[in-house]
Amino acid sequence: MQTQPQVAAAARTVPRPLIELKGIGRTFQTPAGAFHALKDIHLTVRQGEFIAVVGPSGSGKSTLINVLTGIDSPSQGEIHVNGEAIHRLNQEQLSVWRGKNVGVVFQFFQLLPTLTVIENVMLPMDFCNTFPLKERREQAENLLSKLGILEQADKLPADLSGGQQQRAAIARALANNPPILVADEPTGNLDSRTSEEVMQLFSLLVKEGRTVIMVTHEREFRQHFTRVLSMQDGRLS
Ligand SMILES: Nc1ncnc2c1ncn2[C@@H]1O[C@H](COP(=O)(O)OP(=O)(O)OP(=O)(O)O)[C@@H](O)[C@H]1O
Repeated sequence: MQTQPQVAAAARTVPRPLIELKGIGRTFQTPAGAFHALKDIHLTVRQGEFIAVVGPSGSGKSTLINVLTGIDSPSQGEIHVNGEAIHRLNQEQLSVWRGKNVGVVFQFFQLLPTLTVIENVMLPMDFCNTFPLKERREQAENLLSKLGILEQADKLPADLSGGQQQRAAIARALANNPPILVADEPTGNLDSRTSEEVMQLFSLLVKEGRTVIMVTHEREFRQHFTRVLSMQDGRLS
């Protein structure tokens, strides 16, 4: 795992391929027969890119994100991240790999409602054992402070506004200091002002050297992205 200065230093040099998809396919078996949700996807993502994935409903955006992050496995093809062959990992190896390398942000935040905000942020550290026990709270507090919601640390998610909940979810995604952040319509449940604030946060994380891949329907955010990928019928067009 890289520290924040290492992530930033690496981003200042020539960006290197971080994620490589080669001939990726994902087929679902349905009562109507085999459905090819992803078809022969080839894609190289470099460190420090801020990528938008756009396309009509059902075109395969979420399936692509799920395969990229190891939430789902491809039916065909190869995925290499940082030189590691992700498609060869078993489920247990994959979940450990994901916990350390990918932070995921969802449209509906998906914070655990019975845990406080800071407990939610510490969960990935507990799962992956990335920090000594006594450093976890401090790491979580630093993240909440960076995201401007330290005062909300001991509240339950339901006591926060939507924008604050999404900031808490981003803090949780950053808990293990992963090089890759993936977000599936992270502003879909926020008003336009709060959405812009969240986009500026992602842009800041990209400037620090993270790689962010985001599914979005919102055209007005295009100025934030370094690249826009369009999906159509399971293919990148
Ligand atoms: N587990 C599954 N079993 C069968 N079909 C699936 C499964 N998951 C996704 N699909 C199908 O794959 C296609 C792509 O779905 P996906 O959710 O990736 O699209 P999307 O572009 O993210 O759509 P949206 O913008 O509506 O979220 C859809 O036709 C969907 O019905």
